Amino acid sequence: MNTGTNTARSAAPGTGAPAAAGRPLVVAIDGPSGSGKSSVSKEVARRFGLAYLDTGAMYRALTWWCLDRGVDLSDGGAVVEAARSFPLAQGTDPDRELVFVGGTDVGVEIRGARVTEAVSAVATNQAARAVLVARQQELIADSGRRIVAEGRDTTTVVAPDADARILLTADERARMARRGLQNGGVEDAEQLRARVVGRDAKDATVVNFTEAADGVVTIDSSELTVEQTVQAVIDVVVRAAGRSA
Ligand SMILES: Nc1ncnc2c1ncn2[C@@H]1O[C@H](COP(=O)(O)OP(=O)(O)OP(=O)(O)O)[C@@H](O)[C@H]1O
Ligand SMILES: Nc1ccn([C@H]2C[C@H](O)[C@@H](COP(=O)(O)O)O2)c(=O)n1
Repeated sequence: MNTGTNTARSAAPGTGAPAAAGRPLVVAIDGPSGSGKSSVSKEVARRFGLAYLDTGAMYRALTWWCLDRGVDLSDGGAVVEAARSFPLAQGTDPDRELVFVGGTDVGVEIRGARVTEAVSAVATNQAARAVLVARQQELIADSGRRIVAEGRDTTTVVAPDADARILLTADERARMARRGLQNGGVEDAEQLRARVVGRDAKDATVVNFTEAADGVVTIDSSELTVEQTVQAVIDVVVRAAGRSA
C-alpha cells in the first residue's frame, strides 16, 4: 500500500527550473549521513513541483515494525519476511512527511534513537533491500515519474535511469557539525562520530555511497550554504533535463 499525497505543482519562479509540469523528471540523490540529502531534496522537489521519496524512511519504518513485533534483527529470513508483509503507507509530499505502519503514525518514532541504532541491521540485509527497492520503484512509478528520490542507492539501484543523478557529499567535520546542531547540541563528539561516521561504515558494507558511479555528478556541500547546495543541484537537473528532453 502506498499513499500518494503529492499533487502536481508548478515550478517556483526564479529558480532556473524548467517548466516540468506533466513531463516526467526523476532526480536521484545519494550521499552519506548528514550530507544534506533530505533537506536539499525536499527543497528541490518543491521548486520543480515534484514529489519526494525518502528511501531511508522506508528502512526506518521496517526497522520500527521489526522492533515492535519482536522480530530478531539477526534473523535474516525473518527480516525479509517482515519486509514482504509489513503494512506500510508512505507519502511523497515534500511538505508533509507521512509514514504509517499498520495504521500507526511512526513519523516521529522512526527518527528516535531506538530505530536509528538498529536500522543498519535491516539496511545491510540484501534480500530485504531487494524487497524495499521494489516498493520504492513502485512509488516512483505512482508519481508519474515526477519525483526526487534520495538515499544511498537511488542513483545506482533504485533509479539508475533517473534524468539527473547526484552524489551529495560533505566532509566528516561538516556532517558531524550539522548533525550536532540538528540534534540540539546534546551529543559529545564521540556520540556524534558513532551516529554519523559509525552508521555510514556499517551501511557502506552493502552499498557504495562514497564514490560516484558513471554518469553521477558529485556536489561537495562542505563549504556551501543550504541555498547554495539547492542551487547547485538545480543547475545539474536543468542541464540533465535539457539533455533528456
Ligand atoms: N550546505 C548544506 N547543505 C545541506 N544541508 C545543510 C547544509 N548546511 C547545513 N545543513 C544542515 O544539515 C542538516 C542535515 O541535513 P539532512 O538531514 O538533510 O542530511 P541527510 O543527508 O538527509 O542525513 P541522513 O541521511 O542521516 O538522514 C540539516 O539540518 C541541514 O539543514
Ligand atoms: N537507499 C537507502 C536509504 C537508507 N539506507 C540506510 C542508511 C541508514 O542506516 C538508514 C536510514 O537512512 P537515513 O534516514 O538516515 O537516510 O537506512 C540505505 O541503506 N539505503
